[in-house]
Amino acid sequence: MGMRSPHLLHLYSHPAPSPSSLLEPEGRVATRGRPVARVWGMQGWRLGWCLFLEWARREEEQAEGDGVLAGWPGRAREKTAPPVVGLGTLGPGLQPGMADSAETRKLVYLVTGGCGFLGEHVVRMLLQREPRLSELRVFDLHLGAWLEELKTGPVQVTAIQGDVTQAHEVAAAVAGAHVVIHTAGLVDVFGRASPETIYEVNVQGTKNVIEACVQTGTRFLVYTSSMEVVGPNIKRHPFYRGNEDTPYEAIHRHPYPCSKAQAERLVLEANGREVHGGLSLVTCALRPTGIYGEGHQIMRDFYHQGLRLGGRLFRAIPASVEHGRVYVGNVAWMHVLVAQELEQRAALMGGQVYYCYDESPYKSYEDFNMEFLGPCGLRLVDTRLLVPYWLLMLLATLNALLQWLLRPLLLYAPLLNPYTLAVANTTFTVSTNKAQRHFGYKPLFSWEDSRTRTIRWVKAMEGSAP
Ligand SMILES: NC(=O)C1=CN([C@@H]2O[C@H](COP(=O)(O)OP(=O)(O)OC[C@H]3O[C@@H](n4cnc5c(N)ncnc54)[C@H](O)[C@@H]3O)[C@@H](O)[C@H]2O)C=CC1
Ligand SMILES: C[C@H](CCCC(C)(C)O)[C@H]1CC[C@H]2[C@@H]3[C@H](O)CC4=CC(=O)CC[C@]4(C)[C@H]3CC[C@]12C
Repeated sequence: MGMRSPHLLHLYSHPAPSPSSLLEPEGRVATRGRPVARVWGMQGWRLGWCLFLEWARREEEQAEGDGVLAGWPGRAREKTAPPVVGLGTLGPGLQPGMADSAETRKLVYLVTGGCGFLGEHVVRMLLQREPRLSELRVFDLHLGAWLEELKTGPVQVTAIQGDVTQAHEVAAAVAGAHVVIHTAGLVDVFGRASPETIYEVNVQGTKNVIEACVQTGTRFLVYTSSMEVVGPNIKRHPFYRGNEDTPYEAIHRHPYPCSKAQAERLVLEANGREVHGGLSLVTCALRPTGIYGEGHQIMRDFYHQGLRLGGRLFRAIPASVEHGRVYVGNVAWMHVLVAQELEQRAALMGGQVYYCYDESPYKSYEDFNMEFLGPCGLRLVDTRLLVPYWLLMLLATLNALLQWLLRPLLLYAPLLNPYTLAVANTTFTVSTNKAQRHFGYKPLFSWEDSRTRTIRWVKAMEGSAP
């Protein structure tokens, strides 16, 4: 899921790249078992860039047409997107219409997992929507080459190659940051990694982030949790249009949901802890449902599988099973908004969980994917009568057995296993307005926008059907 697509790059608008001579190494972070991590950044050029950006923004306002969805939501698109609510959305000291200036830029953000599917969107969203940002630290085990293009703007973008399981690396990255958005995680429900590794990254990694905040005096921590911490549970109870207060028996066996649940608990329990300097830590956790959008690896896998099968995909899940989905841009936007609002609304938001939601329709996992893959030339062939659930479960169990038998020789990790089949086959959808009530969240991207953007990304993929 961590693979990046080159096609994601040109979906976003960015300032023109600067000569590479501008990119000067600024520091180093030690990493275990790997070459010394490079920390790159860029100082200076800020004022000039602020003026240029303001000029460019006005040009864009005048020039932007309606039909082109070239970058993040531009001003013209915002006419269709709901206005952003919330008192602190632009942050204290920065009023709408006020020119971007170096004085207003004073916050340091750290995004762990900033080169992942969601992380990249959070990073780009912060650069677009957090005018108080002075430095953005992007921390990841694998740094994306796309980061280079971000280093030419007014915000200092510092890429840190590091491992969340290494407490000293995390502490070095957190030191001096005002806000940490912790998205890094091992998203594995296919048996690629061992349960130990999943716990190490998701639980120990999160512990390290919390301890680093406490030791270095960072006060605001936003954690990317998951709907999986709630369900579907092992009994496959449906969760139909539930909210944060809906009772549900959250019992899991699989290491991924178990690790996310433990990590979420740690984050919430850490709310109110005293950090270095005497102030208290304010934490909160966001629970996205299944995320989709530009860069989604599983969507890419399904698309290529469909192309290999002559433009067909075969239905394995009844259309009546609803699966919650949310557009990655809206998930990123919610993270940014929470980070911006945590200080002002610490008493209300601290220690809280919020489902990530938007206007994406409730559908089965496969029918939802067809919203994007259909316009790209694939069709879903109904096979429910041919392949009953018991047969799928048998195949899934066989896959699990094969995975275990072959493990000493090779990694066999197909999409179908008993866990993924159960998740895909159990209704789990959320319907809530808690995020709107607590911090004024409204989806930045309408369903139409989310769909158009995702389709355009699929179409731009290599090997696309004509
Ligand atoms: N993809 C989805 O549908 C959902 C994802 N989530 C959560 O969102 C977060 C991001 O997930 P995705 O972007 O989908 O996954 P991803 O795999 O694309 O991104 C995770 C990033 O974390 C980095 N990472 C992994 N281990 C690391 C380590 N030891 N140290 C530093 N960085 C490390 C990876 O290199 C990767 O860039 C995760 O915490 C996941 O649990 C939650 C709900 C749904
Ligand atoms: C891979 C599954 C679909 C294939 C089913 C098959 C083989 C029968 O066709 C995916 C169905 C549901 C997905 C999960 C869900 O969206 C919730 C998730 C939340 C997360 O935090 C991480 C990812 C995931 C577990 C996601 C993973 C893929 C599915 C199981």
